[in-house]
Amino acid sequence: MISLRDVTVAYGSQVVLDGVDLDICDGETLAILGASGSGKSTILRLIIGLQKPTRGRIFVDGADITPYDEEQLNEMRRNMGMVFQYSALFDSMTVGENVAFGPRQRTRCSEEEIQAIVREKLSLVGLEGIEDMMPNDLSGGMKKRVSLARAIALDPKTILYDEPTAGLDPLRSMDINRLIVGMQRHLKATSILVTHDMRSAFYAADRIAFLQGGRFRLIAPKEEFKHTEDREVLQFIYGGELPEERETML
Ligand SMILES: Nc1ncnc2c1ncn2[C@@H]1O[C@H](COP(=O)(O)OP(=O)(O)OP(=O)(O)O)[C@@H](O)[C@H]1O
Repeated sequence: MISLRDVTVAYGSQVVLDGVDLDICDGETLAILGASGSGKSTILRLIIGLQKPTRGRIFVDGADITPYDEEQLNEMRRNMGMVFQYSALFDSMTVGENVAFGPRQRTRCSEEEIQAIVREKLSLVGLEGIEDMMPNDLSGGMKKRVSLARAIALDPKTILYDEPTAGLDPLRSMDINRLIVGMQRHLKATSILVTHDMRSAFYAADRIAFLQGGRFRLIAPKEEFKHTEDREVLQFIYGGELPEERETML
């Protein structure tokens, strides 16, 4: 279980998160929605320890990670995989080296074992046999999948996705959505999905949280979220139009 308790993040006078509480249960997929700049990526950075809150506490499996030093955070991160916005692959390394990066840094696996991990993870994301390719030779969708293979190289308990479908066409986005669901089933991982992509959130998530004005305006199972009567949330879901306006526009 991952919990945020009364978490505030401020940059000078700009308060991005304002006393946020959140619980993410083991094995669930939670999607975090919100306007640009509402603090979604900040929440991921707090959970993976790339950033400390201005106030409040973050708990991972019961441990308060807020005071952790870099060594303790590195140990904790062994159980977390992050798919960064825009893939963030190492361009000077082959695909295989990218996927092998975590196992090489964090385990004492033999080269043979590492190569087996690389093959297995690439196969899981549907990209067998591309170990020797360079990231720049891949399409955007393939890069995202390699990024996912890298994130799951150490079988993490938690996978954090920052806009995993950004910049992809609807078909490639759907491939990624299926993979997110597949990873949750295969690894029984807890997944936190930050996205602007409603289709992605409604397809992949168990629960959806809507961030606005530094707080969660609504956190609900996706069916309940879909049927909310909160007009601000509805406007966000329907891209500015309310459902009744949508009907008349068609
Ligand atoms: N290091 C920083 N210094 C100052 N302001 C920052 C810093 N990092 C983030 N911010 C600000 O904090 C706010 C929240 O940023 P964050 O990246 O969490 O938003 P987001 O909801 O993920 O946005 P997007 O959907 O555009 O990626 C933004 O207004 C951003 O400009």
